[in-house]
Amino acid sequence: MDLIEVTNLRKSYKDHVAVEDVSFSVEEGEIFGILGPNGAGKTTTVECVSGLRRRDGGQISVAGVDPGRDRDRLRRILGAQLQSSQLPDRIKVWEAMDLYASFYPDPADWPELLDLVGLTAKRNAMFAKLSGGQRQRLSVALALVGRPRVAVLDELTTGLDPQARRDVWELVERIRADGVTVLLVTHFMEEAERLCDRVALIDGGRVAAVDTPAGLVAAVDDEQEVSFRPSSPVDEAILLALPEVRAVERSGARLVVRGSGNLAPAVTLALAEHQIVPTDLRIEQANLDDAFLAITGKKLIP
Ligand SMILES: Nc1ncnc2c1ncn2[C@@H]1O[C@H](COP(=O)(O)OP(=O)(O)OP(=O)(O)O)[C@@H](O)[C@H]1O
Repeated sequence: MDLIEVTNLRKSYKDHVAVEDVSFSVEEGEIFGILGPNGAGKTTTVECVSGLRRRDGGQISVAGVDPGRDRDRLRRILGAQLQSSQLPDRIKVWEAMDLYASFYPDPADWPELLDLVGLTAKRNAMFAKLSGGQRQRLSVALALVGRPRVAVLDELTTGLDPQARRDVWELVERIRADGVTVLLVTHFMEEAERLCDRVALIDGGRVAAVDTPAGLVAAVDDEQEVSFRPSSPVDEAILLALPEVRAVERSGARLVVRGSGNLAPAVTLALAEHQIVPTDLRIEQANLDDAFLAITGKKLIP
């Protein structure tokens, strides 16, 4: 069932068109990503979905509610963690949770939420004293305090170090495991690949493509490259006989095999049949960055 439906969304700021024509739908239980470069219109789109901006045209439905018409009902369905959300420096973690909980008739048990985001030990800390990752995790907890069916998370991991980023990714997966549908804005292809069931690629205020991360990549280019150092000499003919293999080249002590489909398993299996071990095996295949470039002609991060 589609929980969110966006159809021909349009939004301008004075004479600047930020969102020209955006349509997508999100199924209940999905992590749906909106991926695109800076200025593509991602934030404007989710702010319209979250009822924080008035659209100029098109339709939006979140569980049957129009965010432009009925913000009170929307608040009970959708929780938003948005780029701009800032708290006063001196507010304590527990005070922020308690305050947000007071906005809802039937809030979540906020100490439990603090536990979920790993901030129980920081409950008495002031907002200003939290690290970037802790602030992000707090903002996610605040978005969940109203027990929403949909969580909107915008540029959640921008500015975080790799470990903090992975912690936040795990948190998003836990939220989904609890049954919350997640609409996630990002300009990191790695984040979209790791987390999202489906992704809308947005460029210049328009949707360039919607598919699973694997589907987007496969539609662009199935070319893969496997390279390794063989434990003993390889007769190239045994590799060239595989339907997955297109070419075999030597590069010093390494063999470079190009092809498509299940290339890596096919190559390693054929080598094993000849008692050859591929050491220092490297696999390169197209990713969402390549897909974005092929579809829009632009790089995701210039
Ligand atoms: N409040 C505003 N007033 C005027 N122009 C705006 C406003 N907010 C955004 N814009 C412009 O609208 C376009 C789309 O912005 P938006 O923030 O939606 O993009 P984005 O894809 O989320 O980018 P980013 O990742 O940089 O936030 C940009 O050109 C931006 O400069």
